[in-house]
Amino acid sequence: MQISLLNHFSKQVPEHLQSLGYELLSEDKLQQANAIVLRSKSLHEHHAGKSLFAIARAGAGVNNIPIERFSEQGIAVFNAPGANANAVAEMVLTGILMQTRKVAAALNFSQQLFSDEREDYAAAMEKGKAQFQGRELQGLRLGIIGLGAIGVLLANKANALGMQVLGFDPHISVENAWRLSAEVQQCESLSDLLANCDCVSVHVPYLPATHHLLSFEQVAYLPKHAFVINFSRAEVVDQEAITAAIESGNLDGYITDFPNPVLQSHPQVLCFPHLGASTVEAQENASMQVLTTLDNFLKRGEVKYSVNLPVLQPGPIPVGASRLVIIHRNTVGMIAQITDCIEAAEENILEMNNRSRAEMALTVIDLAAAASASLLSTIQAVPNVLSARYC
Ligand SMILES: NC(=O)c1ccc[n+]([C@@H]2O[C@H](COP(=O)([O-])OP(=O)(O)OC[C@H]3O[C@@H](n4cnc5c(N)ncnc54)[C@H](O)[C@@H]3O)[C@@H](O)[C@H]2O)c1
Ligand SMILES: O=C(O)[C@H](O)COP(=O)(O)O
Repeated sequence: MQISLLNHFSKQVPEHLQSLGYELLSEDKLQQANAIVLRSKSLHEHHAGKSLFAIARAGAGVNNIPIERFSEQGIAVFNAPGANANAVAEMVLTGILMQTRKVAAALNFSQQLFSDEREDYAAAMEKGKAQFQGRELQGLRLGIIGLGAIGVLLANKANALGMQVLGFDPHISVENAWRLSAEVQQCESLSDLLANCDCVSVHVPYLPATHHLLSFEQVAYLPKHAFVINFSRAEVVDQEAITAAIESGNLDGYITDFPNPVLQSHPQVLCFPHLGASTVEAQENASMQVLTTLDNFLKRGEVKYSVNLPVLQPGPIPVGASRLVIIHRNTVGMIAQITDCIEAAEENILEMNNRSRAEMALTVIDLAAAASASLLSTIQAVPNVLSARYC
């Protein structure tokens, strides 16, 4: 099997793939790949080759992947949920401290004092430091929108630092609700959270429903001294609403992991170059998690951590058997049509597993006989079969 690696990965990633028996393809041979492993590179302009079975995102956000279009081609899409959450939570706390203690401006001031080669720098420093008087985290009210992998970690860390934490997530999972500190105050609505915090951090995925979640209307609920932190995605926050509120004195600042020329040049905006997940630990977690997920899918048809297919964990392939992995639409009569093909080929089914998720379904069948190219092409031709392969 051939895999294309996009984006920067540590050298352990290609080594690990090769140790699992995969051949690595250079980016110019992307069309021949059976799987793509990537970080943030956009695949929106990419047209998948016929041999592409899977896309594995070594990270959380999958808005760089056209999931619907690839689903129509029967391509499995995976991510690494939670694998980089700690790195992001720590970076958000860094941003909050930078804002409350005016770190960036203070460092600039200090650098300026010495680059001017002033002899009275000590006196100038003591006089000038008054402008950088900050606020402490203790008692500061942090609102968190989205209590998923990152939001929960951030809430618990902020609570441990003495911050007052408020959370809003109408779809919080039971698992995350269990992990969340009991000290975190639950808000019934977004406006309730915004009106009652000194800073707000967004941790939702970018979806049509979260486009400009922080809009002009929502930003207006924030107190004038508040600041907004966005390590989610640029489009979750309406940049114009933010800059207008800052310029009219209705917001104190914006910290973002998604800079652009306007934000970068704004004196009350702190820009990070999409650094949230860029730690050694997060990259190792995310890449190793997603490589295991991908290997299990390619070699055994197992599906876990997919964003478009149902969870399905068939056992090992029986000795001497062959395994078919069929991705199809979740519609009436599919199993019958597939088993009719198998019956016509006079093959015996040892085991069959079928699961569905919304419009997609996955059927994994163990056959007593070895792989047959003619049976495979008959199944591929069944209407509503999106892809079929042997493991
Ligand atoms: N800056 C970075 O480097 C970096 C790194 C990792 C993730 N991210 C971004 O952060 C996002 C969240 O990551 P995660 O790992 O916490 O994901 P997650 O799926 O674990 O959590 C997302 C949470 O958002 C909640 N949510 C969805 N819509 C909501 C809404 N309208 N209001 C309130 N809550 C809502 C969900 O219920 C879920 O609990 C990712 O999708 C990605 O875009 C950025
Ligand atoms: O969604 C994510 O996981 C982050 O945005 C990290 O992206 P990166 O792997 O390109 O740093």
